[in-house]
Amino acid sequence: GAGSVANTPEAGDVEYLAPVTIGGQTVNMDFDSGSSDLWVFNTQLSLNTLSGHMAYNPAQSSTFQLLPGSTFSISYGDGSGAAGNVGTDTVNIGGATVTGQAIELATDVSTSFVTDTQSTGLIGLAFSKLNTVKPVQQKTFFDNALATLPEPVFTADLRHNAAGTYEFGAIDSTKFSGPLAWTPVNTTSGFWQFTSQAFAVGGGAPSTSVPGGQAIADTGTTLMLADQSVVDGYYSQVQGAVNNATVGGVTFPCSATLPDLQIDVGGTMATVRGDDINFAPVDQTGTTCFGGLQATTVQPQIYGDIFFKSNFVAFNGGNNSLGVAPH
Ligand SMILES: CCOC(=O)c1ccc(CN)cc1
Repeated sequence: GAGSVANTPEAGDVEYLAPVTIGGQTVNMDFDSGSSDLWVFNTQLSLNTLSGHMAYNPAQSSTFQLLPGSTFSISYGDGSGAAGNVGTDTVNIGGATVTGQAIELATDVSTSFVTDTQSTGLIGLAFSKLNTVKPVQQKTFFDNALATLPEPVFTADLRHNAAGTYEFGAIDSTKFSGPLAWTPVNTTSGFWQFTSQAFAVGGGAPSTSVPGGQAIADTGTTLMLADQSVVDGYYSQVQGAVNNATVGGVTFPCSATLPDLQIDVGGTMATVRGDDINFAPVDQTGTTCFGGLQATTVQPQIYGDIFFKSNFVAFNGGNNSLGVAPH
């Protein structure tokens, strides 16, 4: 059946956590449409590493089974990572249930995960070809659930500093306005990748030549990482915007009024609200603010939580497409 859970932004909308029940144990996890491993903090980790975290205890689950000899090792774009061994268990997300789901048990996690005590790990929702388990690659929760879901979809409804929803198996049309604009997804990269070749600023004339012209929908990335041409075009319209090498990106006066960004998603222009591009002050004085739109020099572009705060997104694993609408 379908399943729906509330998600909650961590402080500063850095990431969005939602409850996942594994073998009867409910833990909060980071739903990540930009990766394909489900890994958890668990009782194999040291007490120091576990301090402050919830943890999955396989010994307490009557349905846990070890996958002997299986291991995982994953590293993310921000340099963080995790590694360990693997078993299977029953996973239930708001009622959507998979038996025999690969549960990757971290025995090593990088610092940013240790300090992020509200998160018990990640649930990857990209394509299973990116899963890192060896010797036998494993499937994502969504892949395993597809055949039993009423509709082959999951949806992301992420909000600024407010609860939202992750839903499996249904599209709740009360969560967005107007029709969903659907675009085909190129699954070759293993990401939810689509064409994004144009942008406009504050309703101005669109540019139509973004180099590479590809982007992925990634709920596990905090910001929106776009081609330099988009970043330059956007911040040229923001008084006092500078590339601030010290803090590692574009900053502007917190008093600045930020224009909306219109961005191409498979031929339809989606809007990212200017307010959401004012991400956070860089220090306690609250004078200088850090942009939610930043540059990436690698392809594809990464449309993270900044994009999702203005746009409801439906991920269709039946026909490999993305549906986008303002919310
Ligand atoms: C704040 C701690 O979170 C992470 O380090 C983190 C979360 C998600 C991903 C996957 N994009 C990578 C690192």
